[in-house]
Amino acid sequence: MLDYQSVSVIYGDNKPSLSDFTLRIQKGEIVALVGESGSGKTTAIRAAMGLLPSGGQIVKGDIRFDGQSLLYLTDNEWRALRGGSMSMIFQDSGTMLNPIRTIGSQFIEYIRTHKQKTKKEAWEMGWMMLERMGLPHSKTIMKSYPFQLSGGMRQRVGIAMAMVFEPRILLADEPTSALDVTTQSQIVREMMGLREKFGTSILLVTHNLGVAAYMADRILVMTQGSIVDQGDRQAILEHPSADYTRDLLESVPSMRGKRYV
Ligand SMILES: Nc1ncnc2c1ncn2[C@@H]1O[C@H](COP(=O)(O)OP(=O)(O)OP(=O)(O)O)[C@@H](O)[C@H]1O
Repeated sequence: MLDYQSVSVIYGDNKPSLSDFTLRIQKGEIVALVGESGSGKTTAIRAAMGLLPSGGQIVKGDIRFDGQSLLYLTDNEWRALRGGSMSMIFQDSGTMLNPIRTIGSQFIEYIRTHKQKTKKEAWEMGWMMLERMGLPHSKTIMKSYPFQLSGGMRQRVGIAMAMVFEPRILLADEPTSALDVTTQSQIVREMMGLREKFGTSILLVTHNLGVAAYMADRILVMTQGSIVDQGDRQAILEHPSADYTRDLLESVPSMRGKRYV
């Protein structure tokens, strides 16, 4: 489905921030990218969405979605893809909401910029998506302003917006790290539910090895722009092959020899 083929990205004249990054994600698969700050995780996600900041460019390799290269898409093709088959959520998706407009009006606008829907149809799609995300009183939420919701609820609204067109892949950049642990675990469960309900593949960037271990079928460990270790949850947690992964695991607290991730 999403296929990174030996992708390298540089910013300006610096050395590559992503080097020979290769990853193929299958339908319904959840893959986590973990690693230290600055190791290239966000760069990998942004490269696939065509959203590298200015100065950043793919200098080598290819990224394909269903066999089609993403490197040469027109603006219109990007708009269709981002609002359709591929979607993205950020750490602060909730804070991107406009504070002086209701959730409903923003949801309607978002839907109507991507699909030809009447306002009424878009309203229906919006509140139903909130409902499917397990948000209680979804019609009241549609009429609320962002400041009337908790941080966790705003983030879930952001996820609901990202999911409204039932994307086949969701790229999630630290979706839970700004939240308290209880809300974090709710959102983690909801994201797992997306895979159950919609068969969504998820590429997840996280600092939290616990979240990665809980959610991911496969974990990739990155340092300095390169993948240094990868495997399924058990392989990474129980038989890490890279020194760096061992260091990362050492930093997780353990009790009576058992590590709680
Ligand atoms: N806009 C930019 N301009 C210049 N360099 C950048 C830019 N964005 C990222 N970089 C560089 O690219 C490298 C990888 O950054 P990236 O944000 O992808 O890492 P990360 O693993 O996602 O880090 P974090 O966990 O802190 O978000 C870093 O060395 C960073 O300095």
